[in-house]
Amino acid sequence: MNPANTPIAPPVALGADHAGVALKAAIREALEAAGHPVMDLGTHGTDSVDYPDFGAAVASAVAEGRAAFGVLVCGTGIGISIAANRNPAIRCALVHDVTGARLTRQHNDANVIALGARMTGVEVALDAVRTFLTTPFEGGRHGRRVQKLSPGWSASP
Ligand SMILES: O=C[C@H](O)[C@H](O)[C@H](O)COP(=O)(O)O
Repeated sequence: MNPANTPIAPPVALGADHAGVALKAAIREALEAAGHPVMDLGTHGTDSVDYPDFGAAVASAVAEGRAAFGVLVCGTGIGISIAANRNPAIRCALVHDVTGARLTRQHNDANVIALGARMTGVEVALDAVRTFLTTPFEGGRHGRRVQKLSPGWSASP
């Protein structure tokens, strides 16, 4: 039941390959326990899969406004962050700690983070996700720089 005047918070879109599926499950559990809506776009098992498929799925969900933010996990976080950043609407940051999660919201207005399940421990990853989801963009000089990351911007005069 949702009374007409109660906004539904857009969910966080989650995606991972086989290397990241266990950390994704831990992130999902933590977010759901905190009452945060989650959209889990897979993978859902440990069979070997291709990280670009899941990076692209989460990127599309965020770019199309079906999700407020995205969280991606693969072995290193590298491949799946590259995949997400192929979508022009996405600013996906590879994050290894809470400081990176905070600064990429404050300075880069990142809308997706990528974590490496083979690189970052579960507790650090969970803290990083919480920080990412609760830290606002600072704007100001950072707004000018983020604007230069948009698809229409060109460095040429
Ligand atoms: O950047 C890529 C990711 O770290 C992948 O999770 C990794 O390449 C998967 O490796 P494997 O197929 O050997 O599990």
